[in-house]
Amino acid sequence: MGAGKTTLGRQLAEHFQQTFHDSDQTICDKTGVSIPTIFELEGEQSFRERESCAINELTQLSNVVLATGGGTVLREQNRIWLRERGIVVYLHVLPEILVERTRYDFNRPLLQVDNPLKKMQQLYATRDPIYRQTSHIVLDVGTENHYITFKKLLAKLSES
Ligand SMILES: Nc1ncnc2c1ncn2[C@@H]1O[C@H](COP(=O)(O)OP(=O)(O)OP(=O)(O)O)[C@@H](O)[C@H]1O
Ligand SMILES: O=C(O)C1=C[C@@H](O)[C@@H](O)[C@H](O)C1
Ligand SMILES: [Mg+2]
Repeated sequence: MGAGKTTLGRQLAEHFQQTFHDSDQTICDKTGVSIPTIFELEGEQSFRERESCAINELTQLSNVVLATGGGTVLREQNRIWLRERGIVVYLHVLPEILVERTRYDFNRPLLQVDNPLKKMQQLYATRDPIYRQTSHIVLDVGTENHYITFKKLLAKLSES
């Protein structure tokens, strides 16, 4: 959450003249409600079902850059679809940086807790190995601005 998927995904799509999709946005468009509302009314498992449907559809499109939700890789089937149908980039950002970036955004139900840094560190510990296992490219992102990160991403993609 807050790693830069939307910012860099949009830039990448523009650069390669492709279409940008965001699976969280697709779910909101289809349901007509926000992600916190889906979590509140239906619970996380139901959100994960909707997310898998969106990932299955979106990974079958051609010429797209797709930003996934932060928890998309938790399901094995999603990981398979992503890896087999596309080039997967893991934007690796430390939890201390992520929590600063997401501090004033209330659109993430999992971070609405007393200690968001602790929660982010727990998510990072669980998910970092899964992101690495799912991705073809790992991009280490620090506190540099997104133009620098984008250049690093293009370089990594051209090597692959
Ligand atoms: N190097 C960087 N690369 C990308 N984004 C950056 C960078 N540095 C700072 N940011 C900022 O981080 C914030 C989060 O970026 P963004 O919304 O693209 O993340 P995201 O992964 O799409 O988050 P979400 O979990 O909401 O989908 C933005 O305000 C963006 O400008
Ligand atoms: O990290 C997560 O599990 C999530 C990240 C967001 O992109 C949303 O998909 C949702 O808030 C859950
Ligand atoms: Mg985003």
